Amino acid sequence: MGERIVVVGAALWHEGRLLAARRSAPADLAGRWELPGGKVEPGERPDAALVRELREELGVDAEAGERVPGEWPLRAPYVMQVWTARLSSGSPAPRPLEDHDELRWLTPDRVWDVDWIEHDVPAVRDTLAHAAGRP
Ligand SMILES: Nc1nc2c([nH]c(=O)n2[C@H]2C[C@H](O)[C@@H](COP(=O)(O)OP(=O)(O)OP(=O)(O)O)O2)c(=O)[nH]1
Repeated sequence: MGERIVVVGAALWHEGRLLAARRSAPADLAGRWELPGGKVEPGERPDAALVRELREELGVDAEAGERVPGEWPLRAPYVMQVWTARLSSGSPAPRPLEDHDELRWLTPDRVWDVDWIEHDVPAVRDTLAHAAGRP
């Protein structure tokens, strides 16, 4: 087995909406939508990486919830895991500070309005199904 690097994606929910972020780089992903997040660093817990990435990319204070079961291949050597997250009370609203040029809160019925990165489509589908099964 070669190297395998986990990318954590946030299913950041707020008032029944899921946050989608439009990438501004690299060129082949620019303009496409993703779950905000990033690479887990060596020795870092994935849920801690998620909170760190959301602070860096969006300027928010967030709490990781539970992992959405599954794992989705990205371009090798990356694989994506998704965790639910929510804004801590008193958190600033998310802003596209780095990597993104637009953010959108999507109700579940509008989730497919944005042009997700291909690799994200199964992850987003499973994330919605997971959320639908929650109270
Ligand atoms: N964060 C994130 N990355 C994704 C998604 N889908 C997808 O193919 N990717 C790819 C893009 C990148 O090649 C890689 C993650 O890179 P990143 O740029 O978000 O991670 P990072 O902030 O830790 O990166 P870096 O700038 O520190 O190198 O995974 C997704 O939904 N979220």
